Amino acid sequence: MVSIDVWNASVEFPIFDAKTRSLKKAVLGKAGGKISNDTKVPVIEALQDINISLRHGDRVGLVGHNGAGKSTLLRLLSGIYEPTRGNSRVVGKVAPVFDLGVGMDPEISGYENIIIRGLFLGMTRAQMEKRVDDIADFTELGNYLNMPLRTYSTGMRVRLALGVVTSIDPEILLLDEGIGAVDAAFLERARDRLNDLVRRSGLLVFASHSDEFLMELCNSAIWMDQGRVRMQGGLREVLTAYKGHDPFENMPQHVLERLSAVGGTA
Ligand SMILES: Nc1ncnc2c1ncn2[C@@H]1O[C@H](COP(=O)(O)OP(=O)(O)OP(=O)(O)O)[C@@H](O)[C@H]1O
Repeated sequence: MVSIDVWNASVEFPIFDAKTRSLKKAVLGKAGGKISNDTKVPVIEALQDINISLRHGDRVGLVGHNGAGKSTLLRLLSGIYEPTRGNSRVVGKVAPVFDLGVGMDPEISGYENIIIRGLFLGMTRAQMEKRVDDIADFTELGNYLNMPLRTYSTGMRVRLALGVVTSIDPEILLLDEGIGAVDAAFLERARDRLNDLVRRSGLLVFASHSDEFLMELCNSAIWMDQGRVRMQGGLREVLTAYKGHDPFENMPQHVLERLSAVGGTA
């Protein structure tokens, strides 16, 4: 059974080349984690005393302003960062989807990149070979799949990457906002695949600034504020506290209908 447990974990970044203050007036910072100047070298306290316990079936949205610590938390959960203090334990095969382009090689073909990217996300070569035709259909890239990736436009790369990502079977899926930044029309086509992907995964943690996306994919949320967990609970309740108003209030009717159809929290 998959699980994520984090006990009193902190992640800090010492900054060795920080410049001394040159602004005429001290600017009150709202975005970003706390910067501690107690030591000789300034330290960015990206995560402070995080306690989280997630289990199979949890679909958690991470919300919070810029620099609140969402991406750092995802990196901690994926094992990219070790906690500077405290502990974390993740049981299950993790697929980190932070940057759609990571793990792609510009010199090899689209087909080859499909396999390589799948391996990077924890699939086997045999599994990817079974799925390659389906992914190829979805991308609509035709003969371009035989060409090196460097000949692709940005949008073509995104199609390929999204095709692969939505074909995998992760136990724990860690998604960062970036995926919401792709071309809207294509995302519309990818929506069903993305929903299926989330349904197949045992546990989802998704950092996003998009209410609509969060409501579609998540059933609970964690509000990060200056590196700390400010609130944890049902998605609607947390979003309402974070935004200061109920995000469903102004949601157009067609969106509400779609959200209830996909089993979102509407
Ligand atoms: N590699 C790094 N080196 C130094 N500081 C970092 C590093 N990565 C993140 N930080 C700092 O950690 C804090 C949290 O950043 P993080 O990227 O986790 O925020 P976020 O909530 O994902 O923000 P956004 O919504 O803008 O993506 C910020 O203060 C940021 O400056």
